Amino acid sequence: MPAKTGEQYKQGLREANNNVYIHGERVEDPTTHPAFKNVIDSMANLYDLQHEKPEKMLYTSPTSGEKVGMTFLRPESIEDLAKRREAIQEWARTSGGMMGRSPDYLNAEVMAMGVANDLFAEDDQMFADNARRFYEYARENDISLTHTLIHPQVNREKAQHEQKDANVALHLKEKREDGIIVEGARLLATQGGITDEILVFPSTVKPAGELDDPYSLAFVVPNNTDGLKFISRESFDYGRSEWDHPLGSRFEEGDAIVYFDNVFVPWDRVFVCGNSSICNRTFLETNAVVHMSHQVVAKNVVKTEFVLGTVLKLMESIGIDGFQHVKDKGTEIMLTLETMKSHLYRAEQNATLDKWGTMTPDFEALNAARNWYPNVYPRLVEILRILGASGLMGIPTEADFQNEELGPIVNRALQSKNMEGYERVKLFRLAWDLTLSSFGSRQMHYEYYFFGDPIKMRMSYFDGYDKEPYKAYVQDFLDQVKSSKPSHV
Ligand SMILES: Cc1cc2nc3c(=O)[nH]c(=O)nc-3n(C[C@H](O)[C@H](O)[C@H](O)COP(=O)(O)OP(=O)(O)OC[C@H]3O[C@@H](n4cnc5c(N)ncnc54)[C@H](O)[C@@H]3O)c2cc1C
Repeated sequence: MPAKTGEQYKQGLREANNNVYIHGERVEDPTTHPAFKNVIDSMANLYDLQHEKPEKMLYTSPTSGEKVGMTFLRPESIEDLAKRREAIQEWARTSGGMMGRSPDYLNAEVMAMGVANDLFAEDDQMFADNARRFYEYARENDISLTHTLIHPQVNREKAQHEQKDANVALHLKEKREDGIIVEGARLLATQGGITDEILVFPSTVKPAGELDDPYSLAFVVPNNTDGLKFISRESFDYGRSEWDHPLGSRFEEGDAIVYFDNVFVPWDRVFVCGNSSICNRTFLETNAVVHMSHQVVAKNVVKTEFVLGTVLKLMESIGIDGFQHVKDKGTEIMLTLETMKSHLYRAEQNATLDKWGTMTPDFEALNAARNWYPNVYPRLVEILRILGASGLMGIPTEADFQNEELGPIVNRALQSKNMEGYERVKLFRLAWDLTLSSFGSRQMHYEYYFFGDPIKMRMSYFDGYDKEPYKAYVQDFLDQVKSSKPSHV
């Protein structure tokens, strides 16, 4: 099946009958379950958009000649990078950038690893071939993916093999003729169970030692594989109207713990088997981190535009946009937006062909943006919260407006400089769902952590940064300062 429609995505989930649990119960059909059906509709909308805007969202597959999703594109030129970015942003605009795991995120990963697969061949050529074939399979069938990178938070002072129960985390249990058996838990699958397949990959930032080889795995299996269980956290889609919860009612992606109960993975789905050294290098040496960062920064430009638009409308509505500190806060968001756009522009304009012939964005620009945004996004949310003040709590529901006795009262009492109460509260409910609701809080937590622990990311950024030219520059400056060192020092 080339590029999917929304209905094909939903039908795939119904047929797959993945083992998804929520609130202690197995989900019979996620497409009708209140915790999942709305975000599934939003995902379906993304797939439909591919067919509504084929010139932007599709391209011709180099192998089958079919129309496939643009977000699977292997860029070969700067124009290709721009095309892929436009498709990413088209999808992001449907949710104000609130769907971190729209399929483009992992499509970029699968593309990069599928093409730059030499690393996997260090153990066996079969693993590299598997990565290439899986990219083609995912692209030609428009497979939606979830992924898990981290081991459960038991005791972070210790490596996995040193844990008091060393079998908690996902590990290799048996190697067989036809594949491997894996067992244990992995975190944290956003959109776990409402996608077609799960990628298990190593952490992007936590290196493992050789003794953790049994935990050092990379593979992909369908989500309905025997023994696979998705244990979802409670849903932040409370089944309220879009008016009441404009974001949570549509874009609550869900996060799940994944348990592998003696899961069989056939060899043709394995990319790394018990090799910490390969795992530690996977994201960098395949350039997956670069292409994923391109998706993230493109998406977060849209997200920042969405926050800015909300803040500007909120300021205007209650007449605070003329105050000095309010303008200053608006400017802070504008500067963030323009800086993100500049990072993206530089990344694309300075892109170069890698050794596999893939046009690869300038990672220095993307790496700066991805290390900066986790600290910035909470500040954007804080600005919205500060400027919204009591308005973020004075938010009657749609039902209050529909009530014949209360409706006229709240419509009048909550009017603003330029809006009736009904329109004003609609806007403020959006601001609340971006900031203080469970959906909004999770967004902040997501932006901070989804790429890995930002503290560790920044430590490795510091260690990897080319510091010498700057030290040499200052040393040179100091050397030119006219001075004569006293003989006694
Ligand atoms: C909303 C959300 C969605 C997510 N979605 C996904 C997903 O789809 N797929 C996926 O694989 N992952 C996902 N993640 C998980 C994400 O990858 C992790 O949160 C991230 O890698 C950090 O790991 P951790 O949560 O285990 O934190 P930990 O490593 O346990 O860190 C906890 C705290 O301890 C500190 N700490 C831990 N170890 C050290 C150390 N050695 N030195 C100094 N400080 C230390 C950290 O700085 C941090 O403050 C998601 C996370 C969130 C919050």
